[in-house]
Amino acid sequence: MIEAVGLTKRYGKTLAVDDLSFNVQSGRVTGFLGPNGAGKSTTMRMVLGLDNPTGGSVTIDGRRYRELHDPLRTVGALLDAKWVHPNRSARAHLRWLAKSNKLPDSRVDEVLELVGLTSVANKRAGGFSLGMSQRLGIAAALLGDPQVLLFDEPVNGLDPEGIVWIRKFMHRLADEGRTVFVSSHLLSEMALTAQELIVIGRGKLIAQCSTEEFVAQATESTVKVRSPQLPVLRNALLHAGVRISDEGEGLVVSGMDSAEIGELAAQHGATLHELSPQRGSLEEAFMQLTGESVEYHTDLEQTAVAEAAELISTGK
Ligand SMILES: Nc1ncnc2c1ncn2[C@@H]1O[C@H](COP(=O)(O)OP(=O)(O)OP(=O)(O)O)[C@@H](O)[C@H]1O
Repeated sequence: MIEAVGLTKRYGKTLAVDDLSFNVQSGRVTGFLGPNGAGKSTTMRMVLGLDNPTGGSVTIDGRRYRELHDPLRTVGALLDAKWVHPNRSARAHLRWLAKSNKLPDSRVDEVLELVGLTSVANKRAGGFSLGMSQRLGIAAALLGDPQVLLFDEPVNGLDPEGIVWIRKFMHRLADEGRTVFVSSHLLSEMALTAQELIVIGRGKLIAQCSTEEFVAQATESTVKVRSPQLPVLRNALLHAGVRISDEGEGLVVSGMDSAEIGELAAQHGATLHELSPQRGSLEEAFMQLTGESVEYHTDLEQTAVAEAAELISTGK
């Protein structure tokens, strides 16, 4: 388990991480979500002892990183996939890492197999595609067979096949009972990958809950209704004090669930042609909660969010 208590990091005038408290449980993929510049990488660096907190603390299984006897056997991390000597082969890179951390050489071939790089193990890592480099980075993180794994933006720049591979691999690691903490600003990806979310904006905690709860809490659920006796139904709903808006040939109702609307329609003799609950998307929830904490808004970001929402709603 990873636990942060009042974690704070200041760089000069910038408060990159601001009194952040959260915990990351084992056996689940926990997404660390926030807009660019929210403080995700800084937080991960502090978990790994690469940066010192200005205040508060973060521990892995109750110990600060520097107090761990055998760090690589406790926690593995992928922060920068291109952190490899370009002229070294994948196998040589992992051997060097294993040797310098007193890990058995036999583990190198095991992790190469796990990430599917056995056939290119003797090729120069400098010639690897981004997807292959990510796999090599994950192999390095797994060398010590740690229970806790951190991945900083692992799918950035990957093609769809690479993205799906990483997503499945994370699920597998969590199913093995490991703690998997993965940062991303890609909302649609987190909706598909993470079971739990820790959402931050401008260094502050915005939410920690399951992905489902996050969407349910942050977005208002509505019900779409269509009826040949729409005026009757509209009056009955208005009388009941709920909010309604017109949409196409029907109404969108907030503040009443579908069962109650069905009962009300029956009481007033209105036939229903549609009664469908509308679920909010992670994008809507994210924009609603982090809207004010995004450092810079651009039209391009808005377009990206709309595209991501489309991806989720079509389930692609
Ligand atoms: N070494 C540093 N010196 C000064 N400021 C820094 C440093 N590292 C990060 N920052 C600032 O701290 C804030 C948080 O940055 P961080 O990289 O942790 O965010 P992030 O959520 O990982 O963003 P991204 O998704 O863009 O990587 C930003 O305003 C950033 O400019």
